[in-house]
Amino acid sequence: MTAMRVDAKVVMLGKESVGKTSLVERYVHHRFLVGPYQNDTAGSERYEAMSRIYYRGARAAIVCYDLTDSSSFQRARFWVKELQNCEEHCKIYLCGTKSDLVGEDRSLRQIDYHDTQDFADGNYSLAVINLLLHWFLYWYFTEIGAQHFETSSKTGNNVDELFQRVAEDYNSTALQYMSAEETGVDLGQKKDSYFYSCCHNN
Ligand SMILES: Nc1nc2c(ncn2[C@@H]2O[C@H](COP(=O)(O)OP(=O)(O)OP(=O)(O)O)[C@@H](O)[C@H]2O)c(=O)[nH]1
Repeated sequence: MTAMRVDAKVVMLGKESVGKTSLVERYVHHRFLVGPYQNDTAGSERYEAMSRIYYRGARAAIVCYDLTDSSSFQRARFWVKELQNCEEHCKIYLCGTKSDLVGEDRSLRQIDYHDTQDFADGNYSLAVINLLLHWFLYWYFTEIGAQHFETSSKTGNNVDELFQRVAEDYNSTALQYMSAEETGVDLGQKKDSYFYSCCHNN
């Protein structure tokens, strides 16, 4: 019996500058470039109609938010709702980005669901806020049935794990990441020669 190949469209969604392109760049080319990538769709909600075309038929979506920017998590929630409403078969992966920044300076973290360190520090008001946030995020992730990763494209932390999980979930050795322009990278067998285009989708 020959091996079965399963192709699936996987999209990257999230507020501008959360680090979507950097994630793909890290996974595919093992590199991190400081500074924003030049994506022609960057930073505008004008592209929302196009976004729908972008994620239509997606089997998996990596919804990114920046761990140092709480507004990006609000945006991630918007995308989750969109997907739930429009793409019921799309599996959702929530990805907190830039974990290296919060690793270097814990005070930068704005999205935190398991850090109870403030109890130990004796900062009770912060601890209560953290616990409420913890409870909310726990409920939220459970509610949407999403898998959750915290990654750093700078250090590479958890990036392979995220994409490998997506690939494994489809039990595939040749799962393709595809952009709006229908170019793709092979998540199961990453190679430097693959081309991709990452649509930012604010
Ligand atoms: N420290 C740190 N910076 C990051 C990380 N990922 C991305 N960045 C920086 O965040 C900025 C935005 O990264 P991009 O990958 O261009 O973000 P994007 O989501 O593709 O942005 P848009 O195209 O505007 O939607 C750049 O300056 C990156 O260098 C990370 O893991 N750690």
